[in-house]
Amino acid sequence: MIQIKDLRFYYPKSKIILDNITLDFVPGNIYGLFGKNGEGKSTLMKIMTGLLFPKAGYYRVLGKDISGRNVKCLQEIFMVPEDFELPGLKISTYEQVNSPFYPGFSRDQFYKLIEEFKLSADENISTLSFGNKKKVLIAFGIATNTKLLLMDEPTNGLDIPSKSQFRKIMALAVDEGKCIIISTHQVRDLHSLINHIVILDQSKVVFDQPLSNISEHLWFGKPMRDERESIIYSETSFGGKAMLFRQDRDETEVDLELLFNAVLSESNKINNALNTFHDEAI
Ligand SMILES: Nc1ncnc2c1ncn2[C@@H]1O[C@H](COP(=O)(O)OP(=O)(O)OP(=O)(O)O)[C@@H](O)[C@H]1O
Repeated sequence: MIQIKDLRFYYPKSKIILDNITLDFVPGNIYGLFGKNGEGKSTLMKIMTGLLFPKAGYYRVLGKDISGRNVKCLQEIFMVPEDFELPGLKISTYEQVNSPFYPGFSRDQFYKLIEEFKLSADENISTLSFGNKKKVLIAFGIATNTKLLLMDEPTNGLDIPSKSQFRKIMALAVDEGKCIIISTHQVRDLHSLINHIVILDQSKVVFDQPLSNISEHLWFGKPMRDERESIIYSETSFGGKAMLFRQDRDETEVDLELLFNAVLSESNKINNALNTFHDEAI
């Protein structure tokens, strides 16, 4: 659905933001795009939606060069940005004005989501809090049913019940024909939602793995004394969390926070371990 090869990007007079980026985003998946502040996640999303153009490299979105602003292609892409302005319209008017741009838009789905988020179609968007405005945009984005849905910090501003509601809604939104990419620092909010992890660090992709490969081969928890040899990475804070080769143990839930910290400090070690397992499996 999105193929990126050797992509490079920098802003005018800036250092290189993205370098040598090679990624393949496939339909039927929810990707988690992670990285420290300023690593270029939003920039990469803007490139994928055709809002910015790379300086070098090959990239295709839905098989097309998106810099051509092809309408058929743009109507299959929706992005919920981190910061946004919405017009001072009633929610229903906003839907009527914007939905015609998206052929797959479902009014039923939109109003169901608005109801689920405890909003009313008659409310004026300008009077809503930031979190509630974000819910309008999330509901609209899901209801567009575009093949590609990008979300930059979607849970930022959502209250605690809305975050778990968001997870449920997103899990229902994905199907074999759609690709969803979510960038966030709130990794816990994506718990049990994403099935592929991409991590950017120092302008590069340092990690790109399906969750199934991670949970199959790595174990997350507190190790026993005799397991020290299997530890790939550990953190002494919060009771000593560690990541181990899984071997004969039962599967554990992937600790995204621990994995993220581990990749930033030991990316080669972790990638080598996972790739060795992956290659052996093939
Ligand atoms: N319009 C711009 N002009 C120049 N530099 C920019 C512009 N927008 C972003 N940058 C710089 O590009 C780099 C990447 O920014 P970007 O917003 O893509 O990072 P991010 O990973 O999304 O960060 P965060 O996690 O803080 O949201 C940063 O160093 C930022 O200062």
